[in-house]
Amino acid sequence: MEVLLLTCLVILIVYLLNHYYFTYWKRHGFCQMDSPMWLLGNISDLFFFRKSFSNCFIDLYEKYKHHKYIGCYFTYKPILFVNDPEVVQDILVSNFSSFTDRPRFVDEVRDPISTHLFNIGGQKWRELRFKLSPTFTSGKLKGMFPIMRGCGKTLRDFMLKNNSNGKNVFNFIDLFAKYTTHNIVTVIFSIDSDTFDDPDNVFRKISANFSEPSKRQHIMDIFSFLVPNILHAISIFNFRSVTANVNDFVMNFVAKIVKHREDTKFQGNDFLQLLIQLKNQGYILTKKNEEVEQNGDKTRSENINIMKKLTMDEIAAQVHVFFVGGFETSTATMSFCLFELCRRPDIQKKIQEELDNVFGASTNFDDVTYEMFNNLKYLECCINETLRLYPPLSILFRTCTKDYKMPDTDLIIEKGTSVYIPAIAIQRDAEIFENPLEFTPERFMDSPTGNGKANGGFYLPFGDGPRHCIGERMGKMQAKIGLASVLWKFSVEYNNKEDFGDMPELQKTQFFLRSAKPFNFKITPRI
Ligand code: HEM
Repeated sequence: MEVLLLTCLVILIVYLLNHYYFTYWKRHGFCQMDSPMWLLGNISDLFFFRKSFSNCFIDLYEKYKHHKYIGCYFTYKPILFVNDPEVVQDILVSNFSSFTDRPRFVDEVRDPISTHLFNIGGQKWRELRFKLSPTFTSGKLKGMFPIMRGCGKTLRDFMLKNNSNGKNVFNFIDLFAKYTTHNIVTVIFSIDSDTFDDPDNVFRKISANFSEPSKRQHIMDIFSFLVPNILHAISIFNFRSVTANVNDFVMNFVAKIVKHREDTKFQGNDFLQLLIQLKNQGYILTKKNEEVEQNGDKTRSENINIMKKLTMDEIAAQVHVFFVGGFETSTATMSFCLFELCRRPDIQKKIQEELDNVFGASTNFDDVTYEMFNNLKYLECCINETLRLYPPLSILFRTCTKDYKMPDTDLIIEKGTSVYIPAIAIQRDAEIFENPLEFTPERFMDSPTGNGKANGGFYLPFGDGPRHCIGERMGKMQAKIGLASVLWKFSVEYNNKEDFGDMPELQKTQFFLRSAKPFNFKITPRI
């Protein structure tokens, strides 16, 4: 009898707690999504690998898009899902001071690699963003251009060599991953790594670790994005934001190469050298015009301690985020773009005509200049359109850092609440973009945001506001060079059209947007 009573009591307590947690939004006056599932809330599909990360959010958006914003639960954590471009703009730009952070797992002591620009918040983020901004000015990008062009040439030569040996089908996701890994390693460390021919290349192994995470790592990624406080609680059991292999390699490699440079007084023309300046003097030396560009950065703040130096751990953490940021996003952009170009040979032909016109008499990639690349306007539109249909980081996140009253209502978003913006779903909304699933680069011809029919933030592949992507220019340049390297010399088509439906199926264990199937495309040399 007592056991029965006790069981009933426990069930009642669990029921009441469940009810209490899952009515947070109603109690605060907001609408909320239906039927959160016990323990998992509204995203059980993610935990059971039933849908990709992006599809999960696209489906929620489709169901609730006529709410400007709506509450939901990821596990028991209340999350505000924002659908309306004007509210998006409010959060990312106009009222940024109430939403300065991302809900991310950071642990300086037990997991120093997690303390990078993407993850950290508050004053620490403000200072770091200010210090790192000179790394990404247009002047620095121009300085890096010859190195990046060299990587494009290596990609093209690899294809030419294999093609003359009879190989004409390549998995372009893998091929572009090799190219971006090669590129990012060169611009960070000035190391010419053999990512194309060496199957045991250590950098390629590390990048493969990001793009093909295990189910366990994917669950950890979900936790670290959606409910970082739970990850914090379990970090006493030694959970980390990356695998031990990646952590050890990055931390040890960076420490070793910095020491080597300091011992030998070697100065590289690369990111690492700029980070070493931040370690030794606390700031990066900039030219006058770069200062102007940097001062335009909205993160500028009066309270920045210019002299504060970065530690070795902080340098390694930034190397890590540049590597991940520069690798996976550009690989996805180039491979989805080529996927669409196989479907649309007419658009592919227009790009090739533009390449022929702009590159003119140049027969060698070394003769192609930075200015010529900047003149590839149609290719740029194709990249912008790819990023609309397939934004590699399909959801944006913010943490409310100061209680925020929603305009024209009495509703308050409480400090600590996570806010999610389903960028991919907004960018595929037929009420914003005409024929949204059609690849139409022309919509970017006269408009940097693709002529969307909405006010506010509706084109968000690089985010918006002071926390927008710091590497946007570099990411786009990397994608432009990679695509130009392929399309200048080759035409590309599906190897087997039946492999793909209307839209590529997406991987379910990947946080970034990635096709579930290899992109095996056939190349034919252009005459
Ligand atoms: C096509 C290429 C790329 C895409 C689509 C992309 C996309 C994004 C997006 C959506 C964000 C979040 C913005 C927000 O929350 O408002 C972001 C942030 C960031 N990205 Fe990128 N990215 C790309 C390339 C790069 C590259 C090349 C690097 C570095 C080498 C980089 C480094 C970062 C960093 C450090 C942040 C965090 C910025 C901050 O919080 O202050 N990204 N990126």
